[in-house]
Amino acid sequence: MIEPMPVSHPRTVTYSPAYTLVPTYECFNRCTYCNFRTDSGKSPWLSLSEAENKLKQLQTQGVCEILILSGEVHPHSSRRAEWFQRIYDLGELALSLGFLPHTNAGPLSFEEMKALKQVNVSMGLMLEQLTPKLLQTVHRQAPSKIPGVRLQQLEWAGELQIPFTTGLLLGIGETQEDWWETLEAIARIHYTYGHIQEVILQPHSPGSQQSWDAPAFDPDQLPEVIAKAREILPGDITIQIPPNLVGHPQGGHPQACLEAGARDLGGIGPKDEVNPDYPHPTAQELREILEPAGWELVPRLPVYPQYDSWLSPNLRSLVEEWRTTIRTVDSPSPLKL
Ligand SMILES: O=c1nc2n(C[C@H](O)[C@H](O)[C@H](O)CO)c3cc(O)ccc3cc-2c(=O)[nH]1
Ligand SMILES: C[C@H]1O[C@@H](n2cnc3c(N)ncnc32)[C@H](O)[C@@H]1O
Ligand code: MET
Ligand code: SF4
Repeated sequence: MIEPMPVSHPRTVTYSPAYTLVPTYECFNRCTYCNFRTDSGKSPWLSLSEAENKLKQLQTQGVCEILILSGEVHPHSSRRAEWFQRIYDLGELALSLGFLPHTNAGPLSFEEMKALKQVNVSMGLMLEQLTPKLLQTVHRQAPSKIPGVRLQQLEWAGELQIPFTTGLLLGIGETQEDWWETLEAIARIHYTYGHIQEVILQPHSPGSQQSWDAPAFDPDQLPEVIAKAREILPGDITIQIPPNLVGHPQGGHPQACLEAGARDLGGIGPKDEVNPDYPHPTAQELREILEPAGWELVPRLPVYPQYDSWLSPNLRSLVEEWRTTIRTVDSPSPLKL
């Protein structure tokens, strides 16, 4: 039997050194798998001064991406404008302190999206799954998860030339056929607009807050989903998997996902706000697992280089500055995330 050898020219896998700001945990949806949301009025909104204090601490810690991840205020609520303004202001603040914002705040109006493009280098929204039958189950009380609403977001992001992250949530009651249909829809939209930079394959991972009592998506199934996704998706879309949710590193799960075609590990920071019961490994811990298997872990920005020309001049110059320094953020000393 031949032992696997560390190869002299390792293949590369990327991650984004990130920190997550949560404008509010309050959400008018009730996805039954959610471990993030609180009821309206139960989560004080993040103030700009609190955010500024936190961001200033992060300036010396190798963080590049600020992920602005939010619970949602209903589009027809009288508080919607104030909610949106806070999200905009947080992006503007993060930029002014030298970070690169990426916002995922659920479905937005065309005008809201257009405004956020000015203060984000990329944006995101998971399709989850397109099958309407989930509206009778996990999404019964989640109007934001109506498949047509989310597809529309992808189209608008394309029209607005916003570099975009989307993905599938796996194991919420869908069939295998449903996976391929959702992936085909992403591929179709990308063939029209060319704006999808990455697709996250996110395994449902039960946490202590969710109301739905269901098992985790079986990590042994993930490599076959990745391999098929690699066939369906255009080659310029990167497949992202969350290293804290794919099963035990000792079981070889992350490596199996990479062998199947995943090439990115997403935002890595001190806390996964969506799955707080599953801490992120540090970049250094990941390196120790991946290097012996022949994979080099390399930091990246939240916008892929092919989209730099879509950014407004002020964002573009900040991004270009980061491109010259990002390779040095986590070496020679480990990231202090
Ligand atoms: O740490 C996380 N980052 C999440 N991210 C951030 C992601 O890992 C990357 O940092 C960004 O996509 C930038 O490339 C998301 C971004 C999206 O646009 C949509 C969904 C997610 C989901 C997560 C998540 O569950 N946990
Ligand atoms: C921000 C994204 O996080 C994902 N998300 C929400 N809850 C869970 C969970 N229990 N396990 C895994 N992913 C989850 C959804 O796909 C959402 O769009
Ligand atoms: C924890 S989910 C955060 C983003 C948004 N509420 C969505 O579900 O799309
Ligand atoms: S997953 Fe997002 S939309 Fe659904 S309840 Fe949680 S915060 Fe709200």
